Amino acid sequence: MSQVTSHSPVVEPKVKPKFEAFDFRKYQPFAFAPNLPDRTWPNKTIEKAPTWASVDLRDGNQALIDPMTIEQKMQFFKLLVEVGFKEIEIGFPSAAQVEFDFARKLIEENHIPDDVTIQVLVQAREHLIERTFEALQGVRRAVVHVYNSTSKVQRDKVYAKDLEEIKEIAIKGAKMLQDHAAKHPDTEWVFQYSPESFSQTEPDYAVQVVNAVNEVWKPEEGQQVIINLPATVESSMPNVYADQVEYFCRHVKNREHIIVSLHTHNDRGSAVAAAELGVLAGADRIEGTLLGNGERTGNMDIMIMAMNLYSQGVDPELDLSDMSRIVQIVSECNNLPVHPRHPYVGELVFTAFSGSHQDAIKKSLDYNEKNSEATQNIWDVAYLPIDPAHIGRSYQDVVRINSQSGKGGVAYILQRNYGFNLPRWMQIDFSRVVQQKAEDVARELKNEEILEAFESTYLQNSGYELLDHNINNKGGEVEFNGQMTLNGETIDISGHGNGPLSSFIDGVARHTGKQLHIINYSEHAISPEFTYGEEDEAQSDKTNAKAAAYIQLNVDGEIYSGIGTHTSTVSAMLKGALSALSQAF
Ligand SMILES: CC(=O)SCCNC(=O)CCNC(=O)[C@H](O)C(C)(C)COP(=O)(O)OP(=O)(O)OC[C@H]1O[C@@H](n2cnc3c(N)ncnc32)[C@H](O)[C@@H]1OP(=O)(O)O
Ligand SMILES: CC(C)C(=O)C(=O)O
Repeated sequence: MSQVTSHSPVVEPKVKPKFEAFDFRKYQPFAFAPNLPDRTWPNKTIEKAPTWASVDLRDGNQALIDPMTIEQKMQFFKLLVEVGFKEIEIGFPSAAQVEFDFARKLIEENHIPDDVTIQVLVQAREHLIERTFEALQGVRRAVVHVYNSTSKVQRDKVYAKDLEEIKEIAIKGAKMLQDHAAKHPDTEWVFQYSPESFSQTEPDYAVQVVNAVNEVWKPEEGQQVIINLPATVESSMPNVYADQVEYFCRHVKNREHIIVSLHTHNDRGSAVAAAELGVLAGADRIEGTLLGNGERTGNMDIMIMAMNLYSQGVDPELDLSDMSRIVQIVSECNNLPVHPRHPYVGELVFTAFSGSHQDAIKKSLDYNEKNSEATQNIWDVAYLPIDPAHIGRSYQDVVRINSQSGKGGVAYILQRNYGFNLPRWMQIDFSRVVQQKAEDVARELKNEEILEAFESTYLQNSGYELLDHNINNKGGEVEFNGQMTLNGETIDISGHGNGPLSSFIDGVARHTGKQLHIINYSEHAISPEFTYGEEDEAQSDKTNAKAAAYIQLNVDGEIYSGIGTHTSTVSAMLKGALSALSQAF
């Protein structure tokens, strides 16, 4: 009889539940953590991608309401190959005809690239193993993955077998694989064993069972062996799982001759974390699915783990650059939607609505653009863990505007989409307009609505037009003479100043008797890539870039801001002044 460390700390809770109906006393603390005070994994980092094995077509498929058809499996298989998987669990051939037929199709129609190995799962039962090898006839190389559950709950309640009897199931399964493989010597066979529910198994017992399996397979004599350690139902914190993995790696015999693989589920929401810590703890290989489909809350999501590596400067050795296509195929084959907040891939994960986030994103991006040499184009942007462009996402997604947004976000939209680079004081002015509009409509504002608000506030100065003008510079003193409409009325103005703008403003002040001062002025060329706006005037030259001029005026103690655009900087400036005046008068 095996000697196994007891793991049943029945704890008597001393306190009554706060809410009688929600009685936590029905649960017990996790009981299968090894005693590993000298654990080494916390001091390690992941510097290399593990070997990835996709189980989409098996664990993912077995959890679907409607399992995939052969056509869907084929489409998914091709995607997995394109993405770069070299090990793909294609199904459970003894479970259903479609599973068997899919294996045959892949093999007979030569769909398996030379550098890709297919894997199949089977229970430790003779007739199922026989059928499995039938399905694999003629394959160049394959992983046959056999499993039986070793957990206490399954031993006691499902199998009603003791430790030795459960170990015996594993040993028999190992022998069956060996015997069947021997009948097909032309295939390169890799054997895989999973003590299913490893994480709910006493750690020393799991080691005993695996050692017994390996005594049959003899990896030290050249048989390729993968030992997979499933957290079939995630039931502890990921650090505890990492301890279990490190304990296993330290105690299993012939560690150097076996590949240690992990297969985590997401019942507590930490499948990726468990796999990552498990790699630190010594694992070589990771099983999971794209987008995390799988039993209950799903399998460990390989997209997330791979992108986590990518975002830390480690080559994930998978090509996830065409993310939207991957997501489309996976969600169509699984017939499952993708949550908009799904890490890396969700519709909203690169989008900031809140003002301070938008402001920080805009400033970081502007900084990087101006300092690309110093930053060596290394991605380091507040609130954006990766560059959305690297996975085919556009910068349009990054900032979206609602009532939680601020001036930085609104400025970002105008800059990225329409070429207006608003100075700070103008951002403040316009953000008030946008905030009011967002509150009025009580929803997100589309970019076109923001542009429309921008135009109607600053760029449509009906009734305020410069009809004719003449500017003379006499030794630094500028004289402005012209005719304009002011609130629909045609007036003549003439003024003096040290430039066209100040002389124009002086002329308006003289005519109207108002106190007029220029507070702020800024201008820039609008990049020709932006086709914003109407043609200014008949003579405007399309080849010339337009200028945008921003003006802030104090009119009798009140502040007004205006914008003008034109191919001539002076005309843009004067139009900007008219825009501010149109709000003042
Ligand atoms: C954690 C995982 O995801 S493991 C993979 C799970 N995936 C699947 O189960 C999908 C494919 N499986 C199937 O379609 C079916 O289970 C089949 C077709 C393979 C077998 O079906 P059935 O023969 O009707 O068996 P069923 O699954 O109902 O019952 C399981 C029997 O196998 C035994 N068994 C289950 N798993 C194993 C195993 N890994 N090794 C040995 N015996 C096992 C059970 O104890 C039970 O025995 P009993 O008949 O003496 O009570
Ligand atoms: C068979 C094993 C690997 C499994 O799917 C699980 O334990 O979740």
